[in-house]
Amino acid sequence: MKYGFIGLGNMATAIIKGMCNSGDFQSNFIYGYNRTKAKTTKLATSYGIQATDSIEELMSHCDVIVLGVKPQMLPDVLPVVRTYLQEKHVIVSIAAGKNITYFQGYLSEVTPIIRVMPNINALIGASTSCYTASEQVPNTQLQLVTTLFETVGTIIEVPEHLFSIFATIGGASPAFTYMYIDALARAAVREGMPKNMALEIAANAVLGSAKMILQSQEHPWSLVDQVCSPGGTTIQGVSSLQSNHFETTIHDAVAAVTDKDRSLSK
Ligand SMILES: NC(=O)C1=CN([C@@H]2O[C@H](COP(=O)(O)OP(=O)(O)OC[C@H]3O[C@@H](n4cnc5c(N)ncnc54)[C@H](O)[C@@H]3O)[C@@H](O)[C@H]2O)C=CC1
Ligand SMILES: O=C(O)[C@@H]1CCC=N1
Repeated sequence: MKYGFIGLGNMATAIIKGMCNSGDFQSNFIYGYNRTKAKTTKLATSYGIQATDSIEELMSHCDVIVLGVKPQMLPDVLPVVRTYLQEKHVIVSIAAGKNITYFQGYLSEVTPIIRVMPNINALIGASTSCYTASEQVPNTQLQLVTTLFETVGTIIEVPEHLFSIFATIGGASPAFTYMYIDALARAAVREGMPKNMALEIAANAVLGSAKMILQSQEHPWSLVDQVCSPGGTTIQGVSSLQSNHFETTIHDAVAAVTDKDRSLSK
């Protein structure tokens, strides 16, 4: 089975690097095409993937075609994909906002289409991904694609009506979390701690807290209560976050991303 990536930007590069680093895929079975050739050459040189010069060339070699361009580039790319579409192909989209009906409109109603929403942590094998598939996707092809994304993290099936909210809390939220970690570290710098030391501590504290939520089966607020000693230090910070609208600030950010994602499907 051969995998072809059209558009080799941040996300496709993270997936390809994750695939190669996993040891589960041979890099010479991975093909890439990017509008700007330099990106293809760089990936071919560093990871040994096969560089191609056109969508036609990539599709002639590959079975699984991953669309890694931005949503607004799809109207340019999809008519070309349609021209070279064969029965062997399964189309995988990682684009925000664009639903299966959108792809069927450009390709055909019988083209097997799998929508996946990964995140950038694929680069280190830690993506939290989801998928939904058109009825036409045979189980064997579905299995291939879920296996691919399992090599770069975890993947679950999510009904398409929940894709936009998944794209926010699964796909976009790493950006929020990076911001949170950096804010913690920067606050420690104000207190005199070196930045590198502060970043490592903040990131590890977030990692441990995430594991605690996943492993303890406890409600997050029960865990908050366990940190807040009566009359102690932590409750001062928790009260400060509440006074400063911590939860509604997050809700507003989630709504902003989700609304934008939904607007892309119109
Ligand atoms: N960056 C992220 O964390 C995530 C991105 N996504 C989705 O992944 C897709 C790509 O996003 P990014 O990698 O962030 O964008 P990007 O801008 O880094 O990458 C897009 C790539 O496509 C190339 N390109 C543009 N037009 C092309 C064409 N006609 N033919 C071939 N290549 C072309 C560009 O040169 C660029 O390398 C988007 O649809 C986005 O919604 C999904 C989940 C997370
Ligand atoms: O910002 C974006 O459009 C993409 C989709 C999810 C994460 N990044």
